[in-house]
Amino acid sequence: MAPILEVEGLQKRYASGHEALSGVDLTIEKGEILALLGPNGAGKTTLISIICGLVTPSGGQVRVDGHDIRHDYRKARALIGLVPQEIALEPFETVWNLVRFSRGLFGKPRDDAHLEAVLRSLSLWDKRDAKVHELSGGMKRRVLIAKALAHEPKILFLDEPTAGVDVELRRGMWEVVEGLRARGVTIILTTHYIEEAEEIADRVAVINRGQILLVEEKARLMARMGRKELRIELQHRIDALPDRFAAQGLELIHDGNAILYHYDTRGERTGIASLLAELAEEGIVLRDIVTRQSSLEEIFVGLVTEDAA
Ligand SMILES: Nc1ncnc2c1ncn2[C@@H]1O[C@H](COP(=O)(O)OP(=O)(O)OP(=O)(O)O)[C@@H](O)[C@H]1O
Repeated sequence: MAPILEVEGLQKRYASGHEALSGVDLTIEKGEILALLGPNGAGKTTLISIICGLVTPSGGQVRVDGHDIRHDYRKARALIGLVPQEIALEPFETVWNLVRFSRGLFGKPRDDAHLEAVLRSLSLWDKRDAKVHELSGGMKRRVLIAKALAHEPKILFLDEPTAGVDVELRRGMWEVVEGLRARGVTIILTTHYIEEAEEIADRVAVINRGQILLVEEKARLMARMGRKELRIELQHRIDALPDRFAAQGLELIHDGNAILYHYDTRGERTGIASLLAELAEEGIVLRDIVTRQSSLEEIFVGLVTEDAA
């Protein structure tokens, strides 16, 4: 499939001399959901702002569906919808007028049927004549998305879509994102909530100090980087672990009623079979065995900490 977005060697040095991006490469396929994860100041907003033509890059290239964002700005920009983090909407304007103006800004001919479909998909159709100040916070966020979709973009950037939103609204927002993907919109979202990436992204890009540390399919990333934890529950409690296990990093937990073993899913052997055999040799009888995969959050923290070292 042809990429919808190609970022090559992108650099940004602000007038202050601060290098916010130092050679970012990123390719995004049509119809995928990519989560851009990074700590504060990593360069996420700078990257999005350059792609959307709000900040001028110091070097490198960006193409949107083949259109260079500098030489072919209008065509490139028309393919992008941006949902900013801050809610900045005219309080006394109606929802309908806002989406209509937004479409007009991109020089698109009037298409009330499209706007109706957008508002319906965001459960805002009943609110089309309401003024912004009459809406709840969650509805205002959905109006921001409706505005960004008014001109039929192929890529939608969501900058922290659920920051400060309660859990229920966050779920609602994820459903909206799923619905958009089903209609073929490519979505790039920045988030501080790892569970958001874990829940809805197809791929995850981790950015730190202006560089992409990794871009990978979420499922593969979790399988490749994820350490697993094995909790071995014992039939009878023990006072201490036999010495032979000291080197294997086993931990006695739950007041001697369970043993914790960490293994790396990247390793060729997990060592579980031999561990269980050795425990049997020591006369330690097992009651149950429970495994747990490390979360994306643990993987992310591990990556960023490694990068800082
Ligand atoms: N206009 C500017 N002038 C100088 N430095 C800037 C400017 N905008 C951003 N920076 C710096 O560039 C770096 C990257 O900022 P950016 O806003 O892209 O990060 P971010 O990953 O979006 O962070 P956050 O999650 O906090 O929004 C930061 O160190 C920031 O202070």
